Amino acid sequence: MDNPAINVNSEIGKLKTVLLKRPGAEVENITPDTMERLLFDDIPFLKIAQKEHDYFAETLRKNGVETLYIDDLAVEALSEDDDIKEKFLEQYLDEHGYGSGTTHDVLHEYLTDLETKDMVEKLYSGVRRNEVDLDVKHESLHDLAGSDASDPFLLDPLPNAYFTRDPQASIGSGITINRMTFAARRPESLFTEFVMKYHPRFAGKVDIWRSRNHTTRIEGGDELVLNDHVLAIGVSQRTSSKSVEGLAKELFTNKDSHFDTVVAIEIPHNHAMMHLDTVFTMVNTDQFTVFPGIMDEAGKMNIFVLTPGDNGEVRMEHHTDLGETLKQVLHLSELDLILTGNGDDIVAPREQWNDGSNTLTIAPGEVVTYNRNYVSNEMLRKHDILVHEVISSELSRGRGGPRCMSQPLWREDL
Ligand SMILES: NC(=O)NCCC[C@H](N)C(=O)O
Repeated sequence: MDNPAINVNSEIGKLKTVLLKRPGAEVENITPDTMERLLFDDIPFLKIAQKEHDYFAETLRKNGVETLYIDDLAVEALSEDDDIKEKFLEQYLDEHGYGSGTTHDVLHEYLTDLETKDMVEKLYSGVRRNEVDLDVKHESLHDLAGSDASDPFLLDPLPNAYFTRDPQASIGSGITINRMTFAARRPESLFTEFVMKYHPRFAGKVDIWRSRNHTTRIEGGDELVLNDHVLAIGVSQRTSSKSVEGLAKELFTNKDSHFDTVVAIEIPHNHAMMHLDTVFTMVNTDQFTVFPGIMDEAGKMNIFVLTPGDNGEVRMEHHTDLGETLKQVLHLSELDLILTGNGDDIVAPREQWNDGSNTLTIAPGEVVTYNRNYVSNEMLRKHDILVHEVISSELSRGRGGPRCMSQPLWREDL
């Protein structure tokens, strides 16, 4: 691709541009009844969460990173043309089961009457049943019941949107726009799709390795770019082996891709470690953070190294040792695996729960982490990593850290 808008050939090259979402009213639309479905374990105090997020964004800017906000980009993309806004809204409603009928008409009218900025904000924060006038003639049972008449929301809030890592993933000069696992997050990647397709900064300047029109699931927290040839992808609660294989095939055969190795790493399928980046991140050319709980007692795990085979097929090799596999695919003689919470039986799971392994690397050997994970941070420093700590009481309640909250769009090549 000539003149690409995205350039991410590693996890560690100097970060130049990143995509964020400041937590908004959507976070205040979580209730104890909806918490689990909305993938939260608690309800963050929004005002403090916003302060913390602003501090995070400021830390990045102070270190020379351009911060873009997905909701601003979406407003700009949808404002390019009335037809684009209309197409987006129709698709958004259709994906929520309101393809036609009274509820569709009422929501459509309510949302199109808003300024584009307000409409985008409203879609993130959710639309309550009692906000719109549904007291009109109903045409079908679905109109009457909606998705569930006891649900106060016609359109659910998107409180996970501040974890911009997951709806898409930058890889080389392109991106995967992800079909996400749970309904609570699926609409998030529709914003990405429209930004990539219609925003002048991105339109025609991004390779789409995989669109969101799939039945198999994948999320960006599982997609790590180890170097300009090698990816690590988690096989996890959120990313299926089929998606990994499909993406590997695409990257191995697409002429614009220079990736020829995918390391598929199987991790436990649970909420504490829903993505690979909650248990494993790259912090330097030969240094990684790792949560020991992903390995069995003998230190082994299930790893498959995928490389191009014959006739567009994928060759697969089974490995069980993470360190040895990384050395082999990255051509390293030594490797430094830094254990979350120093590998302690209590500290490691506690700090992993609060994303102690979820470092955002902003340059080789330089990371942003949550201040609450002080044991893991100390370990990083002992291993000569420069650590910028950010405040983290409320943001961490969403079960994601600095890597989860950021989608790099440009990194300097190494
Ligand atoms: N990459 C990440 O690990 N993102 C964290 C996502 C947390 C969010 N509450 C979720 O369950 O999807």
